[in-house]
Amino acid sequence: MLPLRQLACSWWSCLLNSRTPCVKTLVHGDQRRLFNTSNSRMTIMPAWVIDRYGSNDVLRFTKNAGFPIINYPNEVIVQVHAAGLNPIDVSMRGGYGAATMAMKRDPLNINQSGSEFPLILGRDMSGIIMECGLDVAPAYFKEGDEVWAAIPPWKQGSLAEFVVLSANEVSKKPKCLSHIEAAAVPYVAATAWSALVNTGGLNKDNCAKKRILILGGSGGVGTFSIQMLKAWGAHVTVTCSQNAECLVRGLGVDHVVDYTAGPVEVALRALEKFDLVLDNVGGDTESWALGLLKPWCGAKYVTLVTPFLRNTDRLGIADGMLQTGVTVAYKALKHLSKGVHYRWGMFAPNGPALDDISEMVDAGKVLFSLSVHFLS
Ligand SMILES: NC(=O)C1=CN([C@@H]2O[C@H](COP(=O)(O)OP(=O)(O)OC[C@H]3O[C@@H](n4cnc5c(N)ncnc54)[C@H](OP(=O)(O)O)[C@@H]3O)[C@@H](O)[C@H]2O)C=CC1
Repeated sequence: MLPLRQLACSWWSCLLNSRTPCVKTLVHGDQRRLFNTSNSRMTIMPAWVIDRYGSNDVLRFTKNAGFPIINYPNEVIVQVHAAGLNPIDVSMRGGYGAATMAMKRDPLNINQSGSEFPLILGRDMSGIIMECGLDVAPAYFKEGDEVWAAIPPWKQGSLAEFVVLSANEVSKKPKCLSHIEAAAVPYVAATAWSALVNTGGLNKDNCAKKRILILGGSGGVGTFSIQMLKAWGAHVTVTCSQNAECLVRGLGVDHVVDYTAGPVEVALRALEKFDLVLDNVGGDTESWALGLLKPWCGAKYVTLVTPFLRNTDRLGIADGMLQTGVTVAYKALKHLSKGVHYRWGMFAPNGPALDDISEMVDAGKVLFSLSVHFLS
């Protein structure tokens, strides 16, 4: 059971024929009749937006958010049926990552600061494709397909009636999940995939008998990672609080260490060494976790808790990236000299990875439970 700590919410039905559009040239045949092509009418939709960074009181519901537009022929517009929230949404509401996201949205810095507002949060989405750009082959996606996606944090999010995404960020939703269930998964799944597969070099063919340690195994990323690794045949050890032991054991974990019971590093040092450590906790873990790896065997420490976005927020893009580069290079070299690899893991949008995950879900290899909160 996967207690993905996200909020899933259902959305209102759409009234497409009240929208307008410069999308006329990019929509396929019949789709054109769904859109009002008169430029004299505003293109609006309901959404939760923020107009400045701050606490919860900056959230504002509006029926007049800008309707998303297909700007590139490989994009699709999706009608959101359910959206999920992650800890990063709460951080972004307070301005976390604003400098880097601004650069991703506007690399040439043409717009003034603050041009990201009104900003729509929400990284997880499950919904139905309403419109495809001209380069989106019907073999991949067509109108009416049920899809899920993790929305990159530099794009407008899913707390809205519609969202525009690149087709390679979108994937067909698992058939066995409802939209609400599906909206709890993509961001943590894509993050786990990025950390374990892209950064950690693991895959379904090389995991058998590998010893993996997950620090912070009971959260969203941790519980998804456990199930992926167990499906691929790895031996998985996790740290979590005693309360969560039952949960992670139910997901198939081989060994559990309760971090509330005493110095966790002492208990972990008594175990056989690991091929990979995934760190979802951060803090002082770096000072001891790399010592748990098998030296000179290509073993890797991958941490998801990095100072990258905080550096750019604090120092600006140029100095922040320089500081980040120096920090990661120094740590990588320092640990390489001891025979282990030090890496930073980052969320990356990845439709093809979600395709594989969708298959695992439909095959019953990944299970879910979630609490659902409806927003009126
Ligand atoms: N770099 C990137 O792109 C991304 C980074 N992240 C980061 O990854 C981390 C995990 O994210 P996510 O799974 O969504 O977060 P969650 O809040 O869902 O889970 C965090 C878990 O950590 C556990 N925990 C807290 N302290 C400790 C500790 N000292 N030792 C062991 N476990 C501990 C808690 O478990 P318990 O209840 O058992 O105490 C909790 O379940 C976060 O730090 C997040 O910021 C996430 C996404 C993308």
